[in-house]
Amino acid sequence: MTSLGGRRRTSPRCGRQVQRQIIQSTWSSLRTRTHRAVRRMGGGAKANATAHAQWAQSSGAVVRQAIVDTVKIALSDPKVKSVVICGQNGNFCGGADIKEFGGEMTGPPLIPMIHAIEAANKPMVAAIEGNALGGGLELALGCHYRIAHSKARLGLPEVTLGLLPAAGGSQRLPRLIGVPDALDLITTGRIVTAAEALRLGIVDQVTEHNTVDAAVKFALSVAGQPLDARRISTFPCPRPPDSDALFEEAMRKVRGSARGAMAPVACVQAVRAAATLPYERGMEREKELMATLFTSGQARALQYVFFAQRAVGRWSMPSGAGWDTSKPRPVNKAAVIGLGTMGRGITVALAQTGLSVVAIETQEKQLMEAKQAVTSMLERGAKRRGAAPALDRISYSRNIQAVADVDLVIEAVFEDMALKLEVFRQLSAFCKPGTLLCTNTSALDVDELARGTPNPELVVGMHFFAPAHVMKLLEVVYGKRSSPQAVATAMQLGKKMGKASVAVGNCRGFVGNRMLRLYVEQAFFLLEEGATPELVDGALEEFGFPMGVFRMSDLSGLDVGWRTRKAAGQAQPGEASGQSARIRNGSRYSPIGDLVCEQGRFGQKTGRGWYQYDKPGSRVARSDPWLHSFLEQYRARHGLVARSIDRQEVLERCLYALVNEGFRILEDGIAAGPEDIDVIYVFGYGWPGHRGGPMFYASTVGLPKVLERLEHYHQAHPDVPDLQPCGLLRRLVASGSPPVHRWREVIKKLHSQL
Ligand SMILES: C[C@H](O)[C@H](C)C(=O)SCCNC(=O)CCNC(=O)[C@H](O)C(C)(C)COP(=O)([O-])OP(=O)([O-])OC[C@H]1O[C@@H](n2cnc3c(N)ncnc32)[C@H](O)[C@@H]1OP(=O)([O-])[O-]
Repeated sequence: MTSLGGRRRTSPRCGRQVQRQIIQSTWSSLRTRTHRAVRRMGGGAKANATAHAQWAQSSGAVVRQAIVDTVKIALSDPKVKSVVICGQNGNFCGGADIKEFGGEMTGPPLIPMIHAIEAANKPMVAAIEGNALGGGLELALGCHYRIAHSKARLGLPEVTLGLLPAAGGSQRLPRLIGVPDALDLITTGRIVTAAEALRLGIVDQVTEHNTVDAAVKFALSVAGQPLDARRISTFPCPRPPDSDALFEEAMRKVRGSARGAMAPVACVQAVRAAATLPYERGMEREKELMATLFTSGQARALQYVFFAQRAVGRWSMPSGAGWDTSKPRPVNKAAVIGLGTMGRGITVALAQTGLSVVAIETQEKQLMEAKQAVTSMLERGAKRRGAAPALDRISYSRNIQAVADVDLVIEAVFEDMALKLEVFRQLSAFCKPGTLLCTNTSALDVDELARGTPNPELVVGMHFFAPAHVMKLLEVVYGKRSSPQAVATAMQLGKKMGKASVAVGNCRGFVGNRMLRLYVEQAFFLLEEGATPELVDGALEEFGFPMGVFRMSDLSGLDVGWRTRKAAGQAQPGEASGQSARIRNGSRYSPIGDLVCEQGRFGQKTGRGWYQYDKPGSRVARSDPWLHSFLEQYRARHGLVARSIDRQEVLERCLYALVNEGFRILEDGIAAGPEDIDVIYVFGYGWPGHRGGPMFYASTVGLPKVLERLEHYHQAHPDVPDLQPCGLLRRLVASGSPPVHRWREVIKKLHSQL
């Protein structure tokens, strides 16, 4: 944030001057320009040019220094009557430089800088365009007035980085908009539109026109007016009736959804300080709470996830092609084939980007039902966003020839290779040349599908997660013949849909499901050895997963996995006993899940699964004595003796087996770096963000520890080859366990040597 000095304007009518300070996006990437342009350009400009160059490559600290200096200049210059603080390149400020958090913080601290602005004896007006987030909004809250452009986005997303608004935001926002709304914005990190910010009272005016001009006009109109009533820190904080109950409820809610994350809890405590303490003491409390978070592993993990999300956008393929060398094809019209649950969600996600969509379903009844479902999903989404539903963007058809003029097709028919091959054959016949053929398969071979078409280079996987219009993750799966342009197009479309899109290579289960198989397999083995679903799920939910393996399986339906195991020839009918019943392809296999399914226990949908439910479809899981005695009988039949298993072993077996497969995926070049795997697990598989993702977690536990534990468990279970530590893990440990952000280059070097 930066500004610092700036351009003066003289109002033609009254000759009064306004100092405009230019800010640009975040403290870090700010270039500041100070223009002492008082209509006389000459020397000023040259001086500015030099000053600008010097600051351009400097970090946030220098920018903060420039703000402090320029505010001092503006306030000491009698000709300046008001000051406008504005951003540049259409952005106000994205807050503190997260990159600075890892190092020594230098330069003037934020809080006194904002205090000086708030204490100013001349109106300080924030002209907000684009993003005003975190420290950027806190700076604006230090100003006496805030003018926003209608497209501006405002918020305090610090909680998503494992932090809290620590430049007075947690103390000023409740004073300005009241406790309930401040609690909502600060504990969720929710970004609001300018319209909502005006309704909440965060901004004073919203303009459709040039925000700086509007702000300068406004700043002139309030020049000389008293400002005491505009210094937010002096406002009493409105105490809602029965605020203790309100804060108890808020704390209960965030503890319920935080899954062990510290920051949301600290955010409630900080806002409570605003409601119960004088401002200065509230600021001390804010500082104390921030100190506990700032150095916590959780903050580091969430900030890693922030940058990992950006890193996966810089995708690459083993061929060396990548985001910076492959130009995406324009996609103006898309089609979705197969309007089951996934197809409907994908249609909604596409329509919400503004694209025209053709939704195709050959069965009349399914087509009508899908149309209704899609319409209500769009209406609900539009209502939440306060926008008009994009109903007119979708056309429905039973005829696959309706794809003739689309740029891209996403196939979402039933998971059956023969059916998908037939659909791809027809698409190749009816689509115009160059149309991308994308499959939403979650398990089938993308290369085999591509081989069924005349243009395999146009085939990629776009693996969505249910519900497809909600879940943020998209695995873009490239096959051996997929062109970099096809991948670039799918990645760009994913970004347009607001997805965390990750480019991965084709293999069984791609990245997410391939790793998940090991995680679930260990959970089944733990049941054989004496654990219960309650113990396994309890440990994983305490770790931070929204649901453990068995509750998740009951939700998604045990029959889904059973069908896959049957298709893979693993699940064999009947209650065979003895060793052979528990060996497949020379490795240990647990038929427990198959046997439970043979009882018709498919989870929530049948009211019985690993847990029991009041009735089919209900969601509240209760322990099921039948299941426990079934496990005892199973162990007895197979000569297994239950032993006591603790939560630590559950975590190590399930998570390290998953991590180990992650290393194999990196070794195979299916994923380019640990960030790819971590973004997949955080945005698609419920891995707690405050644990950074499986690979980041392994680096925090320490690779030597992960290796040692895997060796321990492999020794204990030699019939589980998947527990054998991966070669890449051994290499990383042997090379001194470099930090996770350096693994990508180590892996690149490794592959270049191969
Ligand atoms: C005291 C105070 O209380 C506390 C403690 C704080 O203030 S904590 C900080 C609170 N602020 C935030 O949480 C906002 C974080 N940023 C965003 O949400 C988004 O960036 C954006 C602003 C909505 C723009 O989105 P975009 O899609 O247009 O571009 P991008 O790809 O995301 O970003 C473009 C490039 O800018 C980098 N970048 C963006 N914001 C950054 C930040 N705050 N710090 C460092 N780098 C940042 C990003 O890594 C990327 O780099 P690269 O990958 O190109 O090398």
